[in-house]
Amino acid sequence: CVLRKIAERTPLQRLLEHLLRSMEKRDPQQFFAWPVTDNIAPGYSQIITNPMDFSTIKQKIDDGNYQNLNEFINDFKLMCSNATTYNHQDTIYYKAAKKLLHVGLKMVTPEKLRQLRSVLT
Ligand SMILES: COc1ccc(OC)c(-c2cc(C(C)=O)n3cccnc23)c1
Repeated sequence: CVLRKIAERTPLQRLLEHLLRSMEKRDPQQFFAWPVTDNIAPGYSQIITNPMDFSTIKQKIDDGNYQNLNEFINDFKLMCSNATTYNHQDTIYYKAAKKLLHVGLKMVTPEKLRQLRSVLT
């Protein structure tokens, strides 16, 4: 029989999956869960050249695409800045992105990472 190769997780993948789950919890309306389409956001693909969303980040974690925490954080920041670029300040999406960025970056302070390291390793 063919031995099923279980998806072994590297320590980095385990850290990134934990952070992703925590960040997704702060997006209950799931505005950042999936790629933004031109249908729901007219002209989006013309304005935003590097789209990013949580599902794409998840796929990149699973594919072992992130070499380190900073590459993951950069995609998180890109996702939030796309929303503050496309949406006007007085929209729920702009405000949600500002809050999400703030909360997400607080999760990756040196102190938070130290606490996590003891839990995850
Ligand atoms: C109203 O319900 C949804 C559902 C999913 C969305 O994006 C995945 C969005 C959404 C998410 C965004 C963002 C993130 O810019 N957006 C911008 C304009 C119009 N809609 C959106 C809204």
